[in-house]
Amino acid sequence: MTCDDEERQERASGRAPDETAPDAVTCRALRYAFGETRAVDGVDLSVRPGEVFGLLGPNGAGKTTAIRCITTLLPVPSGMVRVFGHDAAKERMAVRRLLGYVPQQLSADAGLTGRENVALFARVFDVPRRERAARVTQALEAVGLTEAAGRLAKTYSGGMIRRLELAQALVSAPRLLMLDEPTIGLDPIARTSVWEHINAVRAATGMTVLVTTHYMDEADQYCDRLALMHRGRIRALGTPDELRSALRARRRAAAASPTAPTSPSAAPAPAAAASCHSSPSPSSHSSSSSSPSSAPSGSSDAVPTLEDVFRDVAGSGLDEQSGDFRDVRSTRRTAHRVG
Ligand SMILES: Nc1ncnc2c1ncn2[C@@H]1O[C@H](COP(=O)(O)OP(=O)(O)OP(=O)(O)O)[C@@H](O)[C@H]1O
Repeated sequence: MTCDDEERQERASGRAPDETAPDAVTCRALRYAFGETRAVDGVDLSVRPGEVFGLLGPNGAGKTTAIRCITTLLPVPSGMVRVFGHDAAKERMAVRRLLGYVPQQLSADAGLTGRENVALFARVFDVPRRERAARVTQALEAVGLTEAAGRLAKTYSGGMIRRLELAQALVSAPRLLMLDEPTIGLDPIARTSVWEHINAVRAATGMTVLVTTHYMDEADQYCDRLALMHRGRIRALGTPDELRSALRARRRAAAASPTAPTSPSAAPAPAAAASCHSSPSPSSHSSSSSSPSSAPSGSSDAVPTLEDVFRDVAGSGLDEQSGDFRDVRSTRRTAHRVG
């Protein structure tokens, strides 16, 4: 079946998104395996409209595979994925029309100018011909590349290339922007710049952002809610503050009970994850990671970092299982090309 056939079938079936309260993204029991490797192993996830949602995890955790299922680039062999109420397995075209996607691998063409790159995406994403020029200009402006728009992309810095890819994804005015490691390989100033542009567009348009990252500090600073992923599963979910508070409470309980495990990483991951599944409110976190604490790190009174939370919920398998050679090589290749 061609995409056009599928689109016609979707229209004919009269399926409409749930108007009452569709989440931007819903995953239920999502599974995806590459042969014996269970890359995504039963993921439940809801991303609310308008929030910046971070999917965190080490190399090989399953973040990219989950993202690809949501974008419809991979099928949904088991479980359910919905984007604004549309079923990603059955309504691929409807889902794609709502999405902007910046993959981890670079997608800009070095031999084209910035403007040509964005114009190409405008054509690919079927932006109406009469609107194209204006939308390309707007997208370039939104990421601060107006002046550099006439230069070949191969003359751009790593940060400019990432912003160009952001413009490519924004030109179709997506309701959901999906970014896979958008700042990998960038220096701190370029990282901040990419995030500032994402936030500015989000504030202006109300779009939802789903981002994967390894960087805990970025997740803490820029994401409303986070899901910590490890070995294909979501191990904890909440606002950064909620995740920290839950760990602090677990540490206090452990300190108060002589039989409880004393080391956070010795705590059983499923129990820890369950206690992190609270009911967060978007945009409610404040950056308490920088809160002063006189207690020593790891004591029940210290304010935990997100990394502490991750180590707690992932358990002792984090270090030895944080990605095989293939995963690390792919990440390094991206970082090298951007940097
Ligand atoms: N095309 C593929 N063929 C075989 N195995 C794959 C393929 N893509 C991913 N995998 C495996 O699936 C698992 C999850 O990989 P995935 O790329 O989704 O993780 P990730 O969290 O996005 O990692 P990274 O941060 O390195 O991008 C890993 O064990 C990986 O080796």
